[in-house]
Amino acid sequence: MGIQIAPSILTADFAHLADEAKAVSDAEWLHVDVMDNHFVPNLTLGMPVVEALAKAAEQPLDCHLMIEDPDRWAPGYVEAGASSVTFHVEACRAPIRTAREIRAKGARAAMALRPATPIEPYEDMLAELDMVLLMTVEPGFGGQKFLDVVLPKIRRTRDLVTKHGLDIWIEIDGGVSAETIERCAEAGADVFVAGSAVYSADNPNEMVNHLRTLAEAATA
Ligand SMILES: O=C(CO)[C@H](O)[C@H](O)COP(=O)(O)O
Repeated sequence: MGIQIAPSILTADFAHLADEAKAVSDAEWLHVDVMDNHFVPNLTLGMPVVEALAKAAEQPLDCHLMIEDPDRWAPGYVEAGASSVTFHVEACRAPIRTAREIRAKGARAAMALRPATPIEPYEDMLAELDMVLLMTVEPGFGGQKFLDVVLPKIRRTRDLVTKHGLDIWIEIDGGVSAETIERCAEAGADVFVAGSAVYSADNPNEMVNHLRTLAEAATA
C-alpha cells in the first residue's frame, strides 16, 4: 500500500486552511483533528469546516474524531466529505457498528487508541477496520514529545495484522518528525501524521517528502 504522509492541520494557520492544504500538496492525505473539549481538553473544528475543506483541498481528508459519542457523529463526517473517519475506542460504545456505518457510507473506517490502551482486546474486530491509529502522544495538542513507550504496541499491531492476513493501515499520530519516523516505520507503521514537524518547516512540502523518504528507507 506504500507509505502515506498526512500533515495535521492542527498546527496550520486556521485562518488560511485552503492555502495550508496547498502548502502540503505532495502529501497523500490531509489529517483533520476534530476535538470537542470533552474527550480531550481542547476545541478545534467540526463538520462545517470539514465540509468546506473537503471542497478546497485536493488531498483526501483523514478525520480524527477526538470527541465523545463518536457513534452518533462519525457517519456525518463521511457525509461532510471525509475519506477516512477515525473514532476513539475509549469513547465509542459500539465500535463494530460505527465502523460498519462509516464503511457503508463509503469512507475508510479507523479506530484510534490512546497511548496506554492495549490493542489485544480488539484483535477480533481488526477485520472490520481499514486502519488502526496508534497515538504516540496523549491526544489533545500538537507539538508534544513522541512517546517511545508506544513502539512495542506498533510492533504487536503489525504482528496481529500479518497473523490475520489483513490489508489495513497502521497510522501513527503525535511527535512524528525526522527524528522519530524511522523507528515507527521499522516497527510497522505505514501512515504518518505530522503536524508541527511539517508546518514549522521552512518548506512544508519538502518536509513531507523528506519524511516519506526516511520512512521508505527504514522499511526497504
Ligand atoms: O492528534 C493530534 C493531537 O491530539 C495531532 O494530530 C498530533 O499531535 C500532531 O501534531 P504533532 O505532529 O505536532 O505532534
